Amino acid sequence: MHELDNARHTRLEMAGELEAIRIRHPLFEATVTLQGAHLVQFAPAGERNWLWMSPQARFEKGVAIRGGVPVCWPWFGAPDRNPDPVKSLVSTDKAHGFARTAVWSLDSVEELEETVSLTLGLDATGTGAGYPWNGQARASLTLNFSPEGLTLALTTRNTSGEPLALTQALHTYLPTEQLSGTVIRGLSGARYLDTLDDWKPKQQEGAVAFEGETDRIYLAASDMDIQSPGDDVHLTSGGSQSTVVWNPGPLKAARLTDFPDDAWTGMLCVETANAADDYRTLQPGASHTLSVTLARN
Ligand SMILES: O=P(O)(O)OC[C@H]1O[C@@H](O)[C@H](O)[C@@H](O)[C@@H]1O
Repeated sequence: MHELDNARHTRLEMAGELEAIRIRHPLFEATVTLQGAHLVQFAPAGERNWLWMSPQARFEKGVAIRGGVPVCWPWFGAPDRNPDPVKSLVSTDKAHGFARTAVWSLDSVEELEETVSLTLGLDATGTGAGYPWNGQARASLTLNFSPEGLTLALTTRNTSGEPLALTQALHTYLPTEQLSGTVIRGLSGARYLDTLDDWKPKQQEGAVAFEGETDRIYLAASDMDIQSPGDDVHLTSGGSQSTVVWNPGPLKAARLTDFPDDAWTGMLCVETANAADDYRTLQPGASHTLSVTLARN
């Protein structure tokens, strides 16, 4: 029996070239593409999408979708900026791993009165599977939706006989009506690597505000409030001690794929991560779960 046979609110539909799981629950809607296990939309009834999506995002085979929540796995960022045990498994210079353009399987759908949960899986068994990576692991992403918000939980199980080193992120794009009036509260006092200033370690004083291009790896992952005019989102992470805060600013925006030149003033990324010193090593058979929950304050 197929996972969707008994579903009342959940269907498989096409989004451009991609198969997508579309949930139309009376209390909320959500859309997840099988390519990338990529959440592109979540909206409680009567609300707009909680996630920022680029108007130029492409739903094409093999192309990373600009917006939503890309799953960066089994490495985060540029391979040569990763800790040695992670870098040594990677045989490409592409950033953010291969999971965001790989086709995941739909493993389960559970519909309850007020919630819908999906689990998608990706078996990555190294060079044999055609991935530019010499590890062996299984990724499993559970997405839980309710009228109050959503939780994404990404579990990695080391299916090899060797220890496995991993960096990763749930790369959440959020909309804002006005970036200059947006702050992130909860990171005051945290150390961060400023990738735009030669990766120098710095310390956050007060709330994080945006004045242009920002690209930082905070070595902390507290509960956060992302406050912008007319909006206040609460973000809770699990299994994480690092958070990436990113906005491309005007110059990088002009270079970015599938991103309008002026769109940087209307979005920000707060990425729940295991990055830099927060990389994880899994012993054979061991698992680790990275999770993020978004809720309205
Ligand atoms: O263009 P990509 O591969 O989706 O990456 C977007 C951004 O992702 C962020 O996580 C990085 O910190 C940035 O440096 C990067 O530009």
